[in-house]
Amino acid sequence: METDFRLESSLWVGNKRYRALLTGWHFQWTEVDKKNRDKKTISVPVSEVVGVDEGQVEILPQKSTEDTDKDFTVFYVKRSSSGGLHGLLWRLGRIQFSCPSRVLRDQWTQHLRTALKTHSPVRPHRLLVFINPFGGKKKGRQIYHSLVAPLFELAGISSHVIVTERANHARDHLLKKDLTGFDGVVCVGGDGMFSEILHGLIGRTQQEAGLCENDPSVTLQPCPLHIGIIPAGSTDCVCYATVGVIDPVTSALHIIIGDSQPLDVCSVHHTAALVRYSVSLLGYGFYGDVLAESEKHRWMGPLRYDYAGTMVYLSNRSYAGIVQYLPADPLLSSPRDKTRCLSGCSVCSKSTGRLFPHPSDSGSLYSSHFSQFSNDSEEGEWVSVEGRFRCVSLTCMSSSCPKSPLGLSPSAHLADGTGDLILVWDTHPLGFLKFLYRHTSTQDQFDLPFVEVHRVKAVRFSLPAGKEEEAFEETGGLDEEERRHVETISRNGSQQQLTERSMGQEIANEQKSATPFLCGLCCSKAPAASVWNCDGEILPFTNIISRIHGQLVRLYARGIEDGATMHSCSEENCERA
Ligand SMILES: CCCCCCCCCCCCC/C=C/[C@@H](O)[C@H](COP(=O)(O)O)NC(=O)CCCCCCCCCCCCCCC
Ligand SMILES: Nc1ncnc2c1ncn2[C@@H]1O[C@H](COP(=O)(O)OP(=O)(O)O)[C@@H](O)[C@H]1O
Ligand SMILES: [Ca+2]
Repeated sequence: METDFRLESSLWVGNKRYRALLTGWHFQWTEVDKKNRDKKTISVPVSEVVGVDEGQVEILPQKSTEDTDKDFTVFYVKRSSSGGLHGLLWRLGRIQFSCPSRVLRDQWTQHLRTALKTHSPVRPHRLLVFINPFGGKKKGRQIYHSLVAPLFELAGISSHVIVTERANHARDHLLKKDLTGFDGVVCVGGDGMFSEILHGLIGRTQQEAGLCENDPSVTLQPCPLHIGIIPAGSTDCVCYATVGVIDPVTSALHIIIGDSQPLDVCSVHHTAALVRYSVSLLGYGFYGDVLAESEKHRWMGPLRYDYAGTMVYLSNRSYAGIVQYLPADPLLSSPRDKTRCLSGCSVCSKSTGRLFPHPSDSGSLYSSHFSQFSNDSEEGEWVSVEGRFRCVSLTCMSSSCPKSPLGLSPSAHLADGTGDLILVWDTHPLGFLKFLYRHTSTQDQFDLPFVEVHRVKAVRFSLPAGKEEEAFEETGGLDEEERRHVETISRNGSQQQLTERSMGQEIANEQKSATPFLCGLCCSKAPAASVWNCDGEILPFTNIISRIHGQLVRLYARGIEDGATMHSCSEENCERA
């Protein structure tokens, strides 16, 4: 779409003259020297202009009382390298121009504001913000009030802030309360907080659409509200994998400019009832045991995972299981193709058409006829493997985090409608350590003889025949009430989820006793089953079925901007750190 906007004039910044130009999709300013020669140009896409204000605007009060009625200030996104393997840090850039006249000043501010409205139709006006005061290092409130709220205010976003008082407070609010008027929901916390928002919004959307979440073959309705994440947790994997850095200011700026990143979500079911949703890690064996062990040491904060990881590694466990999976189309992409899903990823954009095939004639972008899960011949053949595994992991995205900058599956895609299934067969302790260690570098963790990775649409896991009873006995099993609950749900297809139990501390306590720490070293009998880690929550079931729902939610993000190849980073508005 071409636009009619074009405004060009001389402007001053201090005593330097600039030629400023607003054309099409960009606002740029070039310093002009005394001989009228161009010096450096800074060019900002209109979509990355945060705001425009008359006069001199300071975030902090300033002493200057100069006459500024011919001035205007532009706030914009400025990039700097994060210095690591990953994305770019965003900062608020600010430039104050002086015009020769007030008329020209008004022309500039009006044109810039109109351009903003035209080019950024999805910017949020009103946000619902949930702060977990106990996430990560317990700095959620401080991070929001000191770094994020001032930026929202500057951008004219009004926010309704709720500091959570208990686990599931945010989820229950989203399931039950009036959400009219909100453009998006922001969580200040970690992956557990994000998961609450995810469950609340997906559940609410299906309720309103009259869809049953329990049936894995049902095509779910994508959520209309965007989700923003201000990282303040322990792993912050969803933030890291969708933005590329863990930085509250960068995330706030992505929210403000209304960036939109679709995200695949995996639903986990047990005997025809929904158990939970997952986006980052659905892991059995090592990652399940690490989570169960780490829950006992919450007081350690984010360090609990390193401690638990070491303990579980030393316990040297493997578990028997049957894994069945439905492979994705191998012609579209592969988990070993060495590509990375970056901002503007073509694999993901091509998937949109496949996932939502008839946007125009159905009247909604979201009513899809995608039915990969049904039992027709299109779905392909299930593959089944059985044996002993160190771990079985399913991830809908790379799941990169500061511990593992390229993630569990470095070539996974955020929004292609598939997940990567990683099978680590039983192996000697040093082999497994090598596998784990490769997550910390660019070495290929799949290039090991005991590791397999498959791009999949769905996965089933079950304990081998005869093992199941034994395992449930050891893990506390299902009590009578729980069994009845599951049966009721499968009979009447009720909307009720099996999440209450899985989210409760209760279950974690129960599983603790079952989780086999140091057994390999000191005990004679090792338990037959591990537990599932579902984005940091322990699931109360071992036999599960899970399915990937392509692009079920949207985040205020744009995927990882690769510092090395980003065009805009070679320009002057990039400050290399
Ligand atoms: C030897 C070094 C090994 C490093 C291995 C790093 C693998 C990291 C993969 C991380 C995937 C993360 C997926 C995200 C999961 C989160 O949803 C979820 C919840 O996060 P929240 O508490 O912020 O809400 N987080 C988790 O479940 C944490 C999983 C963390 C696993 C860390 C394992 C550390 C292992 C250290 C092993 C050390 C062995 C040393 C032997 C001498
Ligand atoms: N006010 C609260 N009190 C106790 N738990 C809470 C509260 N608010 C949220 N939670 C729960 O805390 C858990 C961990 O939160 P999260 O923000 O992910 O931090 P971390 O990354 O450190 O685990 C989440 O599962 C969430 O449900
Ligand atoms: Ca995916």
